Amino acid sequence: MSQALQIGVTGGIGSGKSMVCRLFSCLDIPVYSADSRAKWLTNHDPVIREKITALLGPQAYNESGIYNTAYVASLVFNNETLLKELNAIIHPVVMSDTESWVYQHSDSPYVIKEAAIMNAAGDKNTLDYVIVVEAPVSLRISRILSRDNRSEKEIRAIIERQVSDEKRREIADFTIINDETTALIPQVMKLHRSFISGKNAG
Ligand SMILES: CC(C)(COP(=O)(O)OP(=O)(O)OC[C@H]1O[C@@H](n2cnc3c(N)ncnc32)[C@H](O)[C@@H]1O)[C@@H](O)C(=O)NCCC(=O)NCCS
Ligand SMILES: Nc1ncnc2c1ncn2[C@@H]1O[C@H](COP(=O)(O)OP(=O)(O)OP(=O)(O)O)[C@@H](O)[C@H]1O
Repeated sequence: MSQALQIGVTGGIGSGKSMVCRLFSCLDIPVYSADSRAKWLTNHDPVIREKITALLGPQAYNESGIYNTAYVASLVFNNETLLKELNAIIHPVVMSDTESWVYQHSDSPYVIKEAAIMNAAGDKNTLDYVIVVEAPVSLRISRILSRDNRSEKEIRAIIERQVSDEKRREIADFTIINDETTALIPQVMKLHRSFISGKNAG
């Protein structure tokens, strides 16, 4: 069976990647969330657990053995080197996990992979197109202040560790504007129709 078209969805913290992915999901399109899958793997893959403990110390997992995201975030979102080392532990495992997931969804017209970190389509990955979700930084910060238990300082530290909007635009085949002024659903529907029909959505 041939593989489904693979579409990446990326964007900075609070841009609305997950919101956009929920809309694709409502259209019956399978969605793989690399961020949440990475968290699941950090809790269930013994090799990842061992390497993270060696890198960040035993506090990386709490007394019940659960991945201590608040502790890890406080370290890696303030330290570029540690973040790269954490990525190097988790990403290869997520990549091979994604491959088997894609294979399981070969009968879908296309699949969506959501991730905070992404290469351009075709650039050392299997994506056919990349969608970048964008929103003004001030709106992203206010969304995360309402959604998460994080201070504005912590949110800004995450934004600084993430790639810039300019860099993200370089890898975008398509852009979705999620600024709460531009209607979101028609943008998703336009892309959905073109992915289904196999035509270029541009
Ligand atoms: C650092 C961790 C513990 C923070 O967990 P926490 O629940 O506090 O935050 P959350 O996961 O919601 O992330 C906050 C924001 O940072 C983004 N983010 C997560 N990991 C990364 C990363 N490696 N680089 C850049 N941005 C990232 C998320 O997309 C989100 O926008 C966690 O995100 C993690 O383990 N990240 C490494 C795994 C990873 O690289 N995931 C990305 C896709 S594979
Ligand atoms: N168009 C919108 N209208 C109203 N609220 C929105 C909209 N888009 C996103 N939000 C809200 O903003 C918050 C951030 O959105 P979402 O979780 O989709 O972003 P994200 O890019 O996936 O963030 P992260 O990178 O942190 O995972 C959520 O609480 C979401 O419900």
